Parts: sequence; structure tokens; C-alpha cells
Amino acid sequence: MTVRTAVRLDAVTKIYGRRGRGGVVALDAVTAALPRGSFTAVMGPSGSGKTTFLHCAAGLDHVTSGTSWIGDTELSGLNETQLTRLRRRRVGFVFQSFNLVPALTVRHNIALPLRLAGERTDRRRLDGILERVGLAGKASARPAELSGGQQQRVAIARALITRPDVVFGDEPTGALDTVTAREILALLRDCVDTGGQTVVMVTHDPVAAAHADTVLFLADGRLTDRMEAPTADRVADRMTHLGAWA
Ligand SMILES: Nc1ncnc2c1ncn2[C@@H]1O[C@H](COP(=O)(O)OP(=O)(O)OP(=O)(O)O)[C@@H](O)[C@H]1O
Repeated sequence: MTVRTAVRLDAVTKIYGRRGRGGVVALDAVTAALPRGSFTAVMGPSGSGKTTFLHCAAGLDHVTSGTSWIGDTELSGLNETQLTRLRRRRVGFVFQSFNLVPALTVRHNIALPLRLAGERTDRRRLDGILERVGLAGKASARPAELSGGQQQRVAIARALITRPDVVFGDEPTGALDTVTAREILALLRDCVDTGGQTVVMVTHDPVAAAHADTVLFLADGRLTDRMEAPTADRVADRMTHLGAWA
């Protein structure tokens, strides 16, 4: 494979439980290659395998069969220690529920991945990231003192601090109002356009998906369709055909 691919899955199957004995086939021979510096949205009906796709792509979960790569690193070839290192340094995560540490200030929340990796935090870099996510004056605040949108900005800054190859988002705007969601999506878009990052985002929302370059559609664990240069209307239409709103 070429290093121009940030994320790759080759015939990835994920079964929870035991094959053929009541096990759930959450992903069924999924193959996808996501280029570096691209923004991909993953959509599909509830239970179609979106979160499982994200977890298998990011090394948060083991695949049952098939192979997945981050850059040129094959994840199934890594032991637990190597996987932990990869998750700390090469991927960033943003969740619907922000997952910040309440007792820590914004500055310390953002620096946490570096501390866990045993690295010193470069003050200038941290200030630069705070500025980039629009929180320059909030370094000493604690999460409870921030709005939902501001908390998600902290989570994005925390995801970016290790300069990851890929930022994975699982419904990153799911808990936000429409206006705030749009600001967060613009920030993720900027990570790709200005920062050269690769972003992969699970979402239920066609408007959110329209910020991506490509939308991948999952149904029953299979990749059934893709759309380039999506618009909210076209995505909503495609989701209707998948029975997503049923
Ligand atoms: N830990 C688990 N153990 C057993 N089954 C699981 C587990 N995680 C997910 N599943 C099942 O795998 C299938 C895919 O789940 P997944 O969470 O990936 O779907 P999703 O598209 O993200 O759903 P949603 O939109 O509702 O969050 C579902 O049938 C789900 O019930």
C-alpha cells in the first residue's frame, strides 16, 4: 500500500460472540481506503456497524478476520503495548459526550495524551492549539465552566495535541445544538484543509455528513454505497433508500 492512504480496511469482518452460534456480524467483509488529508463521514441505520467500523479502523477493537492499517502499520500485527502506543500517538478520538476529566483544567485536559505518553508538553504548541480551536482565554477553566461546544473544542484540541495521523469522531456533534454543531464541523473541516489531518466521523446527521469529502454508507455491516462531494439533501435521500429513517 502507499503512504498516501491514512486508513485502510481490507475484507474486515467483526463478529461479536461466536460465529454461527448467536454471534452478531457487526461488519461483514468491509473494504475501504481513506486518503491522507481527507474527511470521511460514515453513515447508516442504527446498528449498521458504524461505531464498529470506527473501532476496527482505529485499533480500539480487534477484527475477527481481514486486515486494517493506519498509514503503513498493520494493526493485527501489533501486540497490546504497540497498539496502546499507536492509539496514544497516531490517532485522536472525539466522542459525543466529550469525555473530559472534570477535575482538570482545559490546559491539563489537552495535555493529557502527552502526559500519558510520557512526553513533555510544549507550552507554545499548547497555546497554538488553544488558539486554533478558539479557546485562547480558557486555558485555566474547568470543563463544567464551559458550554457544550467549548467542551467539544477542548476534546478536539486534546485529539490534535499528539499530531495524530487520523482523528476519529463518533457522533462528535450529537450532543450539540445546530449552530454549535456547525462550528465544530467547521473546525474539523479546518483540521483537514489547513492542518492536513485525516478525519473520519460517524454521524446520523446529513447536514454534518455534508461537511465531508466522502460519505460511506453501511447497512447490516456491509459497505453498500459511497458519495463524493455530498450535499445534505442527497445524503438524506440516500439514507431514505437505506431505510435509515424507518
Ligand atoms: N460489544 C458488543 N457485543 C455484542 N454486540 C455488539 C457489541 N457492540 C455492537 N454490537 C452489535 O453490533 C451491531 C453493530 O453495532 P454498532 O454499534 O457498530 O452500530 P451503529 O451503526 O454504530 O449503531 P448506532 O447508530 O445505533 O450507534 C449491532 O447489532 C450491535 O447490537
